[in-house]
Amino acid sequence: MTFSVAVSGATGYAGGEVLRLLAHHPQVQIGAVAAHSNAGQRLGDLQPHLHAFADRVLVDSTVESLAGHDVVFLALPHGRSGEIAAQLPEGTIVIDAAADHRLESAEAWEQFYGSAHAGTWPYGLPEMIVDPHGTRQRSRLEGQSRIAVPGCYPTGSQLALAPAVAAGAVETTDIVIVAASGTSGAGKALKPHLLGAEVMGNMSAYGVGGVHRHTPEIEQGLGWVAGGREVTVSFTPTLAPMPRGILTTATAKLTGTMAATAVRDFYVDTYAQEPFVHVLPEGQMPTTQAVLGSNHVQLQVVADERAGRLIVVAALDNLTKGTAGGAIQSMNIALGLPEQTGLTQQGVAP
Ligand SMILES: NC(=O)C1=CN([C@@H]2O[C@H](COP(=O)(O)OP(=O)(O)OC[C@H]3O[C@@H](n4cnc5c(N)ncnc54)[C@H](OP(=O)(O)O)[C@@H]3O)[C@@H](O)[C@H]2O)C=CC1
Ligand SMILES: CC(=O)N[C@@H](CCC(=O)OP(=O)(O)O)C(=O)O
Repeated sequence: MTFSVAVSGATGYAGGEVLRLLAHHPQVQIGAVAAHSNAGQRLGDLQPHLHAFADRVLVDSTVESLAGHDVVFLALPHGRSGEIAAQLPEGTIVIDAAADHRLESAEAWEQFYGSAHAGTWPYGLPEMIVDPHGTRQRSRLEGQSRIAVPGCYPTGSQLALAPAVAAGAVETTDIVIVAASGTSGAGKALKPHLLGAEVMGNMSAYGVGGVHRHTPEIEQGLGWVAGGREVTVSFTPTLAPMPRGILTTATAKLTGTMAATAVRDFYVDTYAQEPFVHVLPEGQMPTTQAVLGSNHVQLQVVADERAGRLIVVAALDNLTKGTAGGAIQSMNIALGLPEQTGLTQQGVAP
């Protein structure tokens, strides 16, 4: 069976990555390829790497151009995504890469995004443990027609910490996350701090002081696992001079209820059957290069017994597992297809 798919935001980084991956999906046929200011242009002029769709002419992202497909991917700015999604038919599977439908708390949404909350959809992170009993999120995505793709930082952060929180191995009010992202995480829109001269040979922190909008998203997900315990996360993003990739270093105070080796073993068991999440052999560290262009997440789990902290390092590609790959994985689950369909590629190195 073949499903018709529309991609809205096709000229952007996230939408372009959705198209790159879907070109290899055996059960998908690409229908509308939609954008906004570039409507009427040839896709190949804006996304020269997408040879399979080079001669497609971009249409505007409207309800009319997107409705009528089995699946619609929205890779649009926050807000616009929610507006369009609200008008799409209920029977259409809508996979939203923007943040509009990720948060359950309207108050947190308004505080961090400064607009009205569009609502909450099932959260598209299939491998994540989502309660203290070890339930995975994938069971909540089957048959769904609306899915909110996680933010790129929350993907790595939650996969890095949910097992430790579920196991009661760490203090949930003493969690510190520092993550370095490639610049594509910020999208294509022109921003002065992303000019070549500002980015090349430079690293900088931003969103410092608990103000980055991914903080409530990470706290929400870890809250599901914490079973009523309060969760507080200090999250600091940094910008790295590379186009893609996120390296997350998450640390939390060990409760001491589990031996350090048992915590690591718990991670190995948790992700043993997961095709896209890999706890590396001891001593091997995740790198962004190893996951470039793939849907994989690499993890390493180490206890710093001197400082009494668990350290989990995670590497992923922000555009693949951090957005488009995760989105397609969720679509596969929603459609009842094998989860890895179209996503089996290896990373690109060097
Ligand atoms: N980049 C990343 O790593 C990640 C991105 N996301 C989310 O995915 C979404 C897209 O991000 P990204 O691809 O980086 O952004 P880009 O700026 O690269 O692309 C934005 C896309 O949205 C279209 N667009 C802009 N304004 C409108 C509008 N008013 N109506 C309809 N379409 C519009 C643009 O079309 P045109 O070119 O024609 O103007 C373009 O196709 C965002 O919500 C982002 O937060 C989520 C996780 C990670
Ligand atoms: C490097 C960079 O700027 N990254 C983006 C996060 C990208 C992402 O995950 O997007 P959402 O907005 O969909 O959550 C940022 O920090 O704003």
